[in-house]
Amino acid sequence: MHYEECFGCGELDSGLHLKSTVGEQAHVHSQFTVTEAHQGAPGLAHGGLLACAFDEALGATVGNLLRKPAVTGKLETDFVRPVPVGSTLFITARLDGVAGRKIYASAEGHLGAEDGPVAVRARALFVEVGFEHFTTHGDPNALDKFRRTHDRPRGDWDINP
Ligand SMILES: CCCCCCCC/C=C\CCCCCCCC(=O)SCCNC(=O)CCNC(=O)[C@H](O)C(C)(C)COP(=O)(O)OP(=O)(O)OC[C@H]1O[C@@H](n2cnc3c(N)ncnc32)[C@H](O)[C@@H]1OP(=O)(O)O
Repeated sequence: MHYEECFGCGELDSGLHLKSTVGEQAHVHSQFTVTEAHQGAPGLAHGGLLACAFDEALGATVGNLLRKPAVTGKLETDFVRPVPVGSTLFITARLDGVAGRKIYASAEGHLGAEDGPVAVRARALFVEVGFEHFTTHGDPNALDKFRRTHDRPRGDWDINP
């Protein structure tokens, strides 16, 4: 988890509660269980929420493997199979390349098991940013709270400059 109030990985009741772990060959594994709160059609996941889960899983891949702050510039998804309420998507993500500030990552979501059928594929471009991205555009009160609860710099992202 990178931020308690993150909709993707944080502790909010309404959030997706995605958990990510770094595995072998620098693959990052995340799981997303679809609940009734995530429906688009009766009994089926909303595509936008699936895209959100992939944004988070890919962001966690960039954050955990590169230890640099970056934001999503572009996110592309292929929905290849419906994802029913009650099912879990097993997402495997990887870094595909870095070119200057641009970071490319991709992932597949397998239905029901790590080796289940692929239901969603996603690719994203993240752009590395400085902490001023958050101080300039974010909410100062939320940033203060974040600073208080994360008082040590991690990697080269010094959150208390
Ligand atoms: C050490 C610490 C870390 C530890 C962490 C541990 C664990 C961490 C775990 C987890 C991490 C987080 C997980 C979060 C997951 C969710 C992430 C989100 O949802 S982020 C919110 C949504 N995204 C935005 O709000 C961005 C809004 N956009 C912007 O702010 C700007 O547009 C930005 C920063 C993306 C780019 O703006 P510019 O002015 O800085 O840079 P320019 O020059 O425009 O772009 C740089 C390069 O990128 C290309 N680029 C930018 N956007 C592009 C696009 N949409 N398509 C193609 N290329 C694009 C450009 O063409 C340029 O390429 P050329 O260098 O010229 O080759």
